[in-house]
Amino acid sequence: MNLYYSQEMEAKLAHDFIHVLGPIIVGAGPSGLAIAACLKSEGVPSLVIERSHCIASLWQLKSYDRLRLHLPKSFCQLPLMPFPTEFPTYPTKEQFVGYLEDYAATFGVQSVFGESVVKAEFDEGLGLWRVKTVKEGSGWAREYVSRWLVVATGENAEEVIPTIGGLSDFEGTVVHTSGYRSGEAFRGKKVVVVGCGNSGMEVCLDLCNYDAMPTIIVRDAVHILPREMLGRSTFGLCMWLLKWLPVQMVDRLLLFVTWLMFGDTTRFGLRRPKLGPLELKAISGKTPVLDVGTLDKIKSGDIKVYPGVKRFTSKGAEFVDGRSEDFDAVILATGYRSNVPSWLKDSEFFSEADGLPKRPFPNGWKGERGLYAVGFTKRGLLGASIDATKVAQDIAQCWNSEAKQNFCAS
Ligand SMILES: Cc1cc2nc3c(=O)[nH]c(=O)nc-3n(C[C@H](O)[C@H](O)[C@H](O)COP(=O)(O)OP(=O)(O)OC[C@H]3O[C@@H](n4cnc5c(N)ncnc54)[C@H](O)[C@@H]3O)c2cc1C
Ligand SMILES: NC(=O)C1=CN([C@@H]2O[C@H](COP(=O)(O)OP(=O)(O)OC[C@H]3O[C@@H](n4cnc5c(N)ncnc54)[C@H](OP(=O)(O)O)[C@@H]3O)[C@@H](O)[C@H]2O)C=CC1
Ligand SMILES: O=C(O)C(=O)Cc1c[nH]c2ccccc12
Repeated sequence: MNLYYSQEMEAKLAHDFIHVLGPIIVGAGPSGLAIAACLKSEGVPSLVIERSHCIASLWQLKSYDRLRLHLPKSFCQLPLMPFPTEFPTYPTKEQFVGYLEDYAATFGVQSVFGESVVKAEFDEGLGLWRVKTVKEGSGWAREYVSRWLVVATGENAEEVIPTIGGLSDFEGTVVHTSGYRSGEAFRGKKVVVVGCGNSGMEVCLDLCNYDAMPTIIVRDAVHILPREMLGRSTFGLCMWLLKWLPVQMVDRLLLFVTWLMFGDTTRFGLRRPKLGPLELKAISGKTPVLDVGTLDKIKSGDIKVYPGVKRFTSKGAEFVDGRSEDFDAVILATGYRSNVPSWLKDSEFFSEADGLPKRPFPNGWKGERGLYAVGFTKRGLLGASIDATKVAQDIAQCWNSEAKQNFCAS
């Protein structure tokens, strides 16, 4: 029996509830693993619930073969366990997944796999979170209860599939980047890649490496930066400069060095936003593209740049500038969104519109009544680590205080 529930409460809970000692964590990605590990180090047990059958499903099941971390490893490691020293500056996805597996094993992270959380709500009567899961395709359901609920389902839980007219009439292959593995399947093919974030840009480079003929759709302004400048990682340099200089000044320096290296990218169809890359990232969360070779292929004409798609046809696409062209395949590099509003019955903490905490970083980690979020900062793995440390300390304080007999008031 769980020591932290009174007998009266025990009686109220039906047999089919599973009482979780410590927090329920939804999602076994880097954020879920980080919070479970931080809790463990504070002596707090937890249970991770994951819809897929493995940890880090975004990395293992939904990413292309050539993927590497695009920030240096020192900015991507999870709390309490550094990357192995022999890892390169930009670890491959296999290395990153290997690290996460070691991480989960080191901290004895307890997970249930193959269960999707479909509903989570606070039961005022019980004073507990009720978390309902289903096993995909089985009609089989379970309910877990706990005093604490940590949302770690990520900013990239569901693919964004745009509603561009005619897409269903297109007779060739249509695939989202989450389903793209390599250019092998597209050798000699004309491929239109919709979207110019980090995924779209890198997939175009990969297509070139497999002798496909990619066209990238750039409908809006975009910041493309070199991954390294002045002999250092651009990201590391920015973090260092931000210690002394305001963000606008760092942006100006960054864009000046980028201009020296790339020239004016407008002539290649890549207009820059009015705001600088770091200011834009901070305000809107839009990540600048860190170039790993795509720009050279755009300059050489191996990758064509077109403006927005007006509509798709059975054989290709018509563009907003009046041109039209035939294609063999469409790759949607249109990004991802959070799925929290579809299952969390709490409109106070998370926004219904974008599925992210309403309060921006660094204040988006704590909600009411034992509800927490890890990994919704728009700051990648570094943001997830910062959240996990704070959330674990907050819960551990409660767990370890004498008040735990009566539950902590939040
Ligand atoms: C291609 C790509 C490359 C990236 N590279 C970097 C990088 O180099 N550096 C960096 O800092 N960031 C990077 N990011 C950002 C990325 O968000 C993080 O790397 C990281 O994966 C976020 O971890 P997370 O645990 O918050 O989310 P995720 O990794 O998405 O994990 C969330 C988990 O929750 C599960 N889940 C979702 N909904 C439910 C549900 N209802 N019930 C149960 N389980 C559920 C999912 O299956 C998933 O396993 C990259 C993102 C992408 C898409
Ligand atoms: N190596 C690495 O570490 C990598 C990291 N990542 C990270 O993963 C996350 C997701 O990246 P990504 O998958 O690129 O998604 P993003 O959300 O970053 O980019 C989506 C792109 O699709 C465009 N888009 C959306 N809808 C349409 C439409 N209807 N027509 C035309 N264009 C459209 C967007 O344009 P607009 O801006 O105009 O809305 C944007 O350019 C990011 O955080 C990224 O940094 C991704 C790949 C590699
Ligand atoms: O890969 C991502 O999407 C990230 O969020 C990592 C990241 C956080 N801050 C940035 C600033 C510039 C480039 C990447 C990132």
